[in-house]
Parts: sequence; C-alpha cells; structure tokens
Amino acid sequence: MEDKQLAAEAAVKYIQTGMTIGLGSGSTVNYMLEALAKRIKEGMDVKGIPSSVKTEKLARKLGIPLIGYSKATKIDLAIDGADEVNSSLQLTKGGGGSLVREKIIDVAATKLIIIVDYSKMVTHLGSFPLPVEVVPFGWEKTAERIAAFGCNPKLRKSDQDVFISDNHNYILDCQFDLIEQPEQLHEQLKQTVGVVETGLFVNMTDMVIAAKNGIIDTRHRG
Ligand SMILES: O=C(CO)[C@H](O)[C@H](O)COP(=O)(O)O
Repeated sequence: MEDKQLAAEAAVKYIQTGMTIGLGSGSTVNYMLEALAKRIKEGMDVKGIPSSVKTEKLARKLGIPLIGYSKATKIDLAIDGADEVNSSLQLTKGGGGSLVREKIIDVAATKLIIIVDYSKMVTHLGSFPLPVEVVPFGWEKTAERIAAFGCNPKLRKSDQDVFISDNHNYILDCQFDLIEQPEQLHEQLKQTVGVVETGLFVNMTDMVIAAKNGIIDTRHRG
C-alpha cells in the first residue's frame, strides 16, 4: 500500500459515527475519502464538509453525505493533506490551489489531523514555494509587494491558462529561501493589499500522521 494511503487509512480510525468531518483536498485526502466511503457503506453515520470543488465531486461520487459549511453547527474533526510540515507542526498548503477553503474549514474544526507521506516532513518550511491566493485585479502590483518580503512570486498556470481558484482568484507561488518565522511571514503577507490568504497554516494542527515505507509516525501538538 502506498504511504499516502496508509496515512489516510490511519486517520479514518479517528472518525466516529455522528461526527461532522471537514474534508480536505489533494491525493492523500482522496484515499481518506475512499476509506471513509467504505465505513459509510458499513453503516457509519457521518456528514462531510468539502474544502474544494474537486473534493466535493469525489465525495458525491463515493456516496459520502455532505452538508454546506454555512449549515453546519460544528466540525468535530478535519482531515487534510499538506505540502510541507515542520517540526512545530506548522504547514505549507495550497499545492492543489484550495488553501482558502481548506483554511476556513481546518480552523473551525475541533481537531485537525494532517495526513502526509514522510517526504513532506521538513525541518524548516520553504523548499516548497508558498502558495498565496490574491485578487486578480492588480495582481502584478500585489506580486511586487509580496516580492519585497524576499521571494520570487510566480503566477500559477494550468497548462497555458492562468490557474483560477474555486474562489475565482489567482495564486502566486512564492519561492522563499527558508521560512524561519512562518507566523510572522503569514501576518506580513495578510496585511498586504490584494492578498486573500496564505498557504501558511500556523498553530492549527493537532496531529500529524506521516507514513514512511509502510510505517506510521504520529506527532501531536505541544
Ligand atoms: O493543500 C493542498 C491542496 O490545496 C493539499 O492538501 C496538498 O497540496 C497536499 O496534496 P497531496 O496530498 O496531493 O500531496
């Protein structure tokens, strides 16, 4: 079994009947959706809140009952992937372009579990270019302001076209040398006009389930 699938199946063990689950995005989460759908067929009663159009489509196809975020009274548990996880369980996310909705859901969850293969575990964030969602209007000027923080922002493309997020925005992939202070960088970027959200998820993760060569490594916050 692939490590991503192993991590995903380990996370599903934390889902209990009656829960409302935040469904993250990405290939690791897709394995989690498959495992969850199996549990639902066996009689588990849960509702999911999807964090992207792609997740919503797959969840519907697999028969996972869904509710809209605005209708939910609580999210008991969110399970999501990540592009990088540092030793303080701070994350870079947004490789799939779903960072805004992911963050809205992940931050609202009582518990957040991140599922990754071990290649995502790093000492410092920054090897993976940081995704920053920006408003299309004046994006070039926003990119100039972001560059002043020490990176080289690149407009994300999908084939030849500009990549458009589920929120109809653009994404700038920002290569920093090393992100030593993720919280501070996140705050600076958030104060930059034109920025909608950053892919830095700080102080949100409760547990990381990382799989390496068939072995699970679980890390907890604190
Ligand atoms: O943040 C994300 C999407 O916006 C994904 O969770 C992240 O890119 C990890 O994806 P994968 O599980 O496919 O490696």
